Amino acid sequence: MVVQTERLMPRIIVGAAIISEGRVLACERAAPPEMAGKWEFPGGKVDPGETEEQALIRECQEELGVDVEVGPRVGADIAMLNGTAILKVYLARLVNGAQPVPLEHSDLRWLAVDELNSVPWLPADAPIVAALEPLLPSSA
Ligand SMILES: Nc1nc2c([nH]c(=O)n2[C@H]2C[C@H](O)[C@@H](COP(=O)(O)OP(=O)(O)OP(=O)(O)O)O2)c(=O)[nH]1
Repeated sequence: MVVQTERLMPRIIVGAAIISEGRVLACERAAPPEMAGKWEFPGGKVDPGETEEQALIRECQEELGVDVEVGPRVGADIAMLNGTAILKVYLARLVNGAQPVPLEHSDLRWLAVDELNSVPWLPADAPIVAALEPLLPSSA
C-alpha cells in the first residue's frame, strides 16, 4: 500500500499573468533578500482548502489591491525547490476598474511583448515568460 501524507505532496504556488491593454504586469519582489530585485507574477502559495483560482484572487487582492478574473493556464507546470513545489501560472484580467498598487512589491511594471526580458525574472519564470510572448500583441 502506498502511504502519502499531505506533507509529502508538492506545494502548489500560483501566479497571475495579468494582461491589460496588451501588456503583462510584472512585480519586483521586495523580500526575502535573496529574491529582492527579481521580478515575478503576483501570487503565492495555495492555502489548504482553497482552489488555485481562489488563491490567485486572494493574492491579487492582498498584493495589488485589485480583483481579477482568472483565465486559462499559460505555460507548463514548473517544478521548483527540488520538486517540493510546483509553480502554475494562469492568465488573468482586471475587473472592477481598479489599478494595481504595489502593496507588497517594490515596483510594478506593465511590459509589452518587446519588453518582456527587460526585467530580471525569478529563474523559474523563464519558460512562462517565453510562453506569454505569442499571447501579447506585437505593438502594444
Ligand atoms: N508569486 C510568485 N512566486 C514565485 C514566482 N516564481 C517563483 O519562483 N516563485 C517562488 C518564490 C517563492 O519561493 C514562492 C512563492 O512564495 P511567496 O512567499 O510569494 O508565497 P506567499 O505569498 O504565499 O507568502 P508566504 O506564505 O510565505 O507569506 O514561489 C512567481 O512568478 N510568482
